[in-house]
Amino acid sequence: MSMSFSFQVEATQGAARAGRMITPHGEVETPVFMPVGTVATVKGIPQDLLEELGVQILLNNTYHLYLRPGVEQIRKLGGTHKFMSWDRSILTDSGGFQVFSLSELRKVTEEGVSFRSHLDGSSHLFSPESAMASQIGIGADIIMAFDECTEYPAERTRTERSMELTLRWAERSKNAFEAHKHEVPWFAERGKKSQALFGIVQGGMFPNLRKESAERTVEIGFPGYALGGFSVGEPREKTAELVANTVPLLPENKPRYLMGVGYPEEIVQYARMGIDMMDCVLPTRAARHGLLFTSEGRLTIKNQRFASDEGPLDPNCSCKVCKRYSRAYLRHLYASNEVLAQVLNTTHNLSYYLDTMRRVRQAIILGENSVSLPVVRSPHLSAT
Ligand SMILES: Nc1cc(N)c2c(=O)[nH][nH]c(=O)c2c1
Repeated sequence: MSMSFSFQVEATQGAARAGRMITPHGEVETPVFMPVGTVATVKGIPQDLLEELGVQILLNNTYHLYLRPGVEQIRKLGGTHKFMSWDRSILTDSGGFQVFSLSELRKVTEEGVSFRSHLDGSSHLFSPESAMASQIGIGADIIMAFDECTEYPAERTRTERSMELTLRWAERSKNAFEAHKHEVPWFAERGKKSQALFGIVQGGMFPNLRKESAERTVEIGFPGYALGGFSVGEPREKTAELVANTVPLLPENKPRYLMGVGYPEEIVQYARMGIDMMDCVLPTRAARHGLLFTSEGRLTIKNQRFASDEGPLDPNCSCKVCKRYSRAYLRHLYASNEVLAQVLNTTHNLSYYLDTMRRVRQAIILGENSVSLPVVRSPHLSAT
């Protein structure tokens, strides 16, 4: 089987790295921000516009696709790349995290997590084995081990039990993946390449548990490592401290993926700490609620002060929204609850995140500090 997945560090700047992943569906320059395409769509943005924005990899949620249209349906249609007509890279999470955030009546046992669908109340069980079968059938390029995202706050004993469960599930995930990885729908047409399975580090808010989880997950051995259990309500300072202490415990030659992060200034901060991949619903979800990220800070477009503002959303942004439409028009669309408001706001926010990450990569490669980047500040200081 030819090389399915590779990662190369191309330049470093302190702890920060510029790198390149190669997946069965193409190359991904890192650090990279991955837009969330929950049900095989980045809400409101068609695939050709995502390509135009420079999206190299996007995320699909296994929980949602498992419930609708179903894994078998996607498999029969050739996998999620063919299904959503996206020929670049895709990453799926394992589904466990969404069970906790979306479904009722869930129960965790050694076997896995039983739950009722938020759509029709039907009963289901997710396990490491079923999560691998689902992600193989869906056919993303990078898939995630089945883990338990420890809730916040959690006592040390509870956190340790949860960490141990995630480690046992990581072993089971890897065994199931190795046994079935050739069943991915595009195996033959992509040169018998298979997916990459990433492990997930847990350990809650306890530095020594984070260290133990990182070391034992690396011992199991994966082509990439995610840091889970963050963006669960913990203070952002705590996140930063734990990420900074955990990253050095992960292999330098493998990608590090921080799940569910973050604000523009945070993706800069974590890329500088040596994180290579991040995903977050924030840019797309905030856009739909009229919260826009600009080089001058955050902006709530429905604010009355924009009603007669003929200027661009962001004078320093080169996206097609900022080049063509005024703040007054964008405010009017949002106030009128027009679909176009969702599309234009999302286009800009995604463009801002992707451009920010491109600038970070450029700064790492060129060694320049002249690249203007969002500064790390309290997320509650906004320019609205
Ligand atoms: N913020 C987070 C987002 C996520 N999709 C996940 C996940 O999929 N698994 N485990 C996690 O800990 C986790 C945290």
